[in-house]
Amino acid sequence: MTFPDAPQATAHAKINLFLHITGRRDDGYHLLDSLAVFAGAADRITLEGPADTMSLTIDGPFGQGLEADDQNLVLRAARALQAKAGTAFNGLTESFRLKLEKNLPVSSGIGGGSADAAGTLRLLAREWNADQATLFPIAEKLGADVPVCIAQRPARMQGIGEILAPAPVLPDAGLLLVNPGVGVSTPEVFRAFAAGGGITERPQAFLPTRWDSAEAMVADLNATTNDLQAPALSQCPVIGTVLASIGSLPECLLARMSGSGATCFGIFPNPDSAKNAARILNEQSARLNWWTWAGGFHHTGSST
Ligand SMILES: C[C@](O)(CO)[C@H](O)COP(=O)(O)OP(=O)(O)OC[C@H]1O[C@@H](n2ccc(N)nc2=O)[C@H](O)[C@@H]1O
Ligand SMILES: Nc1ncnc2c1ncn2[C@@H]1O[C@H](COP(=O)(O)OP(=O)(O)OP(=O)(O)O)[C@@H](O)[C@H]1O
Repeated sequence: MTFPDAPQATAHAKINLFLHITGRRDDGYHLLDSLAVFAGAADRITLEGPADTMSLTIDGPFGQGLEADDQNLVLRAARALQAKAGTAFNGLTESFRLKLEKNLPVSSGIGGGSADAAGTLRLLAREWNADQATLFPIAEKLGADVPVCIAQRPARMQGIGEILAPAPVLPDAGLLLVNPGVGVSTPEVFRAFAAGGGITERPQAFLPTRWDSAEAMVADLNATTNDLQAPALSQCPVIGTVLASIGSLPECLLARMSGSGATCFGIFPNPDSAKNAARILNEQSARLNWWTWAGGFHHTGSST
């Protein structure tokens, strides 16, 4: 039972519309150039309490595959901010019962865990009157995708994910997400990328200040790739089936994998055409039990 006025945060799925690997640091992390956008599909985090200690319970359609243990990114984020808050803010750092409604597939290339960590940081920063700027150093330590998930707005990600620059203003395009129900290990995909020949030298992708239509956006995206798509596909061949299924749907303008996979996305002229495509795909793949979501972007404008 969640109290109606309990503080809540929605943690939206992060989609990489393109993902170029541009280098590799001595610590093994890869340097990226990527356009990160957010979908309406989201997890939800709720604070209840105060309580004696931080605790976590998980429900929702993808909750059963996830442990509510010390490694969970929700608890790791809460404890990291509490440790900082204990010294930096006014010392007011009461603990809470954290509740996670897990609606996003796990290890699926859409930054679900990263979004949950960022949502937890936003919630507790509000409770403890911490400035959002103090969240970024903590976010970077929690994971490469966590910084971009703090604002959950379109951003051009560089560095290992901590350098955020303004993205083009997005059109009112339709987005279809499809996950085949297979978890993919992000480190494994990066290793397969390095083993498969690694970095392709190329000029930096051109991005305008705005796209006025889905067609104009896809015309620019066609000059980009997701460099992790081929390595992920070699480890998880069903990704190829998902991409072909999306690409064959009416009005699909682009089919591509997000992040390190296995979730793939389709771009459509508008949200209604994406929802129509989802209905057709759900009928076609009913026996495969794929997860799908269709709608529009969560935000079309940057915050950076
Ligand atoms: C693929 C992306 O999702 C694109 O947004 C991110 O780069 C991955 O972000 P993430 O899942 O938060 O990644 P982390 O949990 O920080 O790192 C998992 C592992 O992925 C590899 N990794 C991750 C990010 C990065 N820029 N280079 C890497 O090589 C490293 O082996 C790392 O140990
Ligand atoms: N609250 C959480 N939700 C999802 N995964 C979590 C969570 N806490 C810890 N994890 C772990 O984090 C890893 C996945 O993190 P996340 O969901 O951010 O990556 P992803 O879905 O592979 O996205 P990407 O490939 O874009 O980084 C899994 O190994 C999972 O066990």
